[in-house]
Formats: sequence, C-alpha cells, structure tokens
Amino acid sequence: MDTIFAVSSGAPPAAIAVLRLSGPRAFDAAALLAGTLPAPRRAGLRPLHDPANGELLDRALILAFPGPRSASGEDLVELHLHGGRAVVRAVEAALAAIHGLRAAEPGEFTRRALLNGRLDLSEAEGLGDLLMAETESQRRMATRAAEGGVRRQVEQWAERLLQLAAQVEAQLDHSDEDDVAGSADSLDAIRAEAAALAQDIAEVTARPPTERLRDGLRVVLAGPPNAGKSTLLNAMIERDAAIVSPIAGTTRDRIEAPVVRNGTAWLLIDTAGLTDSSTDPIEAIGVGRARAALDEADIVLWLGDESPPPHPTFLWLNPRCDVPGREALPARDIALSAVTGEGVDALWLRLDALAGDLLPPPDLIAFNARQRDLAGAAARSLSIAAAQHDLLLVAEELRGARRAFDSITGRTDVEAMLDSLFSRFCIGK
Ligand SMILES: Nc1nc2c(c(=O)[nH]1)N(C=O)[C@@H](CNc1ccc(C(=O)N[C@@H](CCC(=O)O)C(=O)O)cc1)CN2
Ligand SMILES: Nc1nc2c(ncn2[C@@H]2O[C@H](COP(=O)(O)OP(=O)(O)OP(=O)(O)O)[C@@H](O)[C@H]2O)c(=O)[nH]1
Ligand SMILES: [Mg+2]
Repeated sequence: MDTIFAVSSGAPPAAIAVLRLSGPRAFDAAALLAGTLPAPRRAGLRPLHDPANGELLDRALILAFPGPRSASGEDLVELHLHGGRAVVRAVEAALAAIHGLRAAEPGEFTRRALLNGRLDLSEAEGLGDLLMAETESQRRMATRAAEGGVRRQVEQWAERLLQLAAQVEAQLDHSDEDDVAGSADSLDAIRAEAAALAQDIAEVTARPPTERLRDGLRVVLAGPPNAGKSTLLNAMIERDAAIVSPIAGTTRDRIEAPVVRNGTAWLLIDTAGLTDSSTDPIEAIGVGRARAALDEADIVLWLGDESPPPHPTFLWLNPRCDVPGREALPARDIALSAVTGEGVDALWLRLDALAGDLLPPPDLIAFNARQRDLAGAAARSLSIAAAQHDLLLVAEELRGARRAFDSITGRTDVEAMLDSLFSRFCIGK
C-alpha cells in the first residue's frame, strides 16, 4: 500500500496549510523531515528540513495519529505548514522524493477510511455532499448522512429482514421435502411482515431525493419567442445574465443561473422560445434544448398564452401585464411586468411554497437517487416475497432484498460507484 500525501486545507495561499500523509510510511517519512515526531495525538512544533540537502523548509506544527485510530484508519500525520504556495510546494517536493510516497488522488483519504471500515458508503456520500454544501439545509442533510443516518435506517431494515429470513429457514427446516409450503399460519405471518417492511421502505423512498437539495430545484422558464422569459430571469436573479431584445429568437442556448434564496438552492434555466416553424437550423437546436430542459424541470414557469405543456408542477404566468389589454388574463397564476416590477416577489413566494413539496423533509432521513433506487429494489423484492406461497421463492426474494441493502452501505460490488463518488471529492479529503 502506497503512502499518500496531499494538502487537505484548501488551495494555497492561506495562513496555514494542513498537509496530510497516510499509509505505512507516514510516520518515518514525516520523521525524515522533522527529526522526531510528537507523542501520538499531541501537537508539537518542529523544524522541517529537506532530507536531500538539509535545507530548512518550514517550522510546522505536527500531529501523529497511529492507525487505526485516525481519520483514514491508517497511520496518519498532519503537517500544519505556513500556507504560502512555495512553502507547500517545497514540502510536497521533499515528500515526493521519498521512496513509497506519492500524491493522493481526489477523495483517496476517505476511500481508505471506507476500505478500513471507518465509515460506510452512505456516510462517505454524506461527507462528499458536506464538502459541497452551501446552504444550511444542504449542510444539515449532508451531516445527517455523514453521521450515519442513512446507514442506521438501512441497518434497521436489514435487521428486520434477517429475522424474517431466520423464520423462513426455521419453517424450511421443519417442513419435509415434499411440503415446502410450511404451516399456513407462520407462512401468513412471514408474508405479512414482508409486506409491512416493503411498506415502511416505500414511505422513505417516496421522499424526494437529496440531489434536489444539493443541486438546486430546476426551474425552467419556457414559452413562445419574445414572451419575456429572459427579462423574467434577469428580474428574478437581479442581474443581467441573459440578453433581452425585441427580436424574436434572441435566446438560443439554455442559460443556467444558480441562485440561493432563503436558504434554498435553485437552478433557474432560461430557454429558447418554443416554435415549430423555425427555418433557422440553430434556432431549431435551441428549441430542442428547451424541450430537453422541460423534461428535466422540477418546476415549469410557463409564459405562453396557449395552455402549458403537461408537467406535474407549473406556474402559468402572465408577462407584460403593463401592456393594455393584458392586465388580467384569466387562468393565470401570477401577472408580471418588467416595467413596473410587479409580480416577481409574488412569484418567489409561490416558488418557496412549491419547494416544500419538492425537497426532502428537513428533519427526516432522505436518500440520494442511488440509495433510493436500491431501497426501491429491496421493497419490490419484499412485495414479491409477500405474494409467494412457496417458501423457497420467499427465501430467494429475501436474499435479493439483502443484496440491495448491502449495496446501499457498500458491502458489495461498489468499485465503479467508488470511482465516480471519489472523483467528486477534493484532493486531500
Ligand atoms: N486537523 C484536522 N481537522 C479535521 C479533520 C482532520 O482530518 N484533520 N477531519 C477530517 O475529516 C475532520 C474530523 N475528522 C476526524 C475523524 C476521526 C479522527 C480520529 O482520529 N479518530 C479516532 C480518535 C477519536 C478520538 O479522538 O477519540 C477514532 O475514531 O478512533 C480524526 C478526525 C474535521 N477536522
Ligand atoms: N412592456 C413590457 N415589455 C416587456 C416585458 N417583459 C419583456 N418585455 C420586452 O419584450 C421583449 C422580449 O423580451 P425577452 O425577455 O427577450 O423575451 P424572450 O421570451 O426571452 O424572447 P426569446 O429569447 O427571443 O425567446 C423585449 O423587448 C423586452 O423588453 C414586460 O413585462 N413589459
Ligand atoms: Mg430570451
């Protein structure tokens, strides 16, 4: 196993840079620079010298954590350096020259923590979200997962599943070869518990996935050309993100504007005006992108006079309500005017209200899409089990549910998942 190192404290220059080393050679490599290491888990100030030529590189605070009681589960050393670029670069160069040491990949410290059983996959996912959290609700949700909220929920289900499987095994042991149906009463009890567990899982997976909270609710502004979509986008985010002009077909590409309001992250998406009759090939591509954006929308803001395209959550807006004749159109949710500024605050209030139903509930455990898919698969296996009369088939479905739970917490076949998860991490985490 290589010994890895990386700055864990963010990009220099900074007041202090924390450089971490983890792996079998962490202690002797650090001692090569520092002479001696402080007692485990105690800070000590040491001059760091380049082992190649004895030159003083920095005077640093050092912490040594013997494995497995460390963040990675391996021997781990922290060098708290002065955070200038050249200081960090010089220490990194001195470390890289030591045999058996190399720079860490993104997320590699956490990956090792996972391999060493310091945390499970759902906790690592929570940690990844925590590093990216920008709003309070994102931070709370991520902390809950990082602290084992998802893991405990899945463990509790897995425990019920285990008891169920034990009952099935007991029945199978008692029944003779020709009669695997078992006693009717206990089969009914097993089927009822399988159905109840499926129901409990379904309740949790019905909650919106945490990605909505993490990536922002996708609000797509759509309608015919020249309706005032880009004008509205600019008014909503109070800056000129999109070009506005009286010429129909001004917006071609989709324009994405992330914005945080009242602690909720939103992703506003302005689109090309929808027309069927475009002869301009570039405009036609834009219309295709607008339709794709509509397919992915959490909320559609529709600025057309024709009725909106089908979508579970839309607001039908009446733009240009300052123009005579457009003051009060029927069946519209909100009237807007870029001239008077009317309607933008009301629109945000409506969006805030919709957000409540589209985001995971703040005080409950919620799953990300990956975890939700797997929990959904477990619930399906249990529902199938609940409909079986043959105990062997029940047992097979229970094993399927078990595999799904194991994948949520990372006990089985997760290499590919790990690569994609940790590529999102910062180097040094
Ligand atoms: N300087 C520094 N600050 C940091 C981290 C770090 O690695 N270094 N962390 C990086 O994520 C977070 C804290 N995470 C950590 C998790 C476990 C252990 C650890 O040594 N655990 C041992 C001993 C616990 C104890 O002191 O009782 C253990 O669990 O056995 C250290 C940091 C946030 N702040
Ligand atoms: N009077 C009035 N004019 C508006 C209002 N909103 C937009 N306009 C004008 O309508 C024209 C078109 O506005 P845009 O925001 O570019 O419309 P769009 O829907 O983005 O148009 P495309 O990108 O071409 O599809 C511009 O000249 C705006 O100044 C409004 O509320 N009142
Ligand atoms: Mg536009």
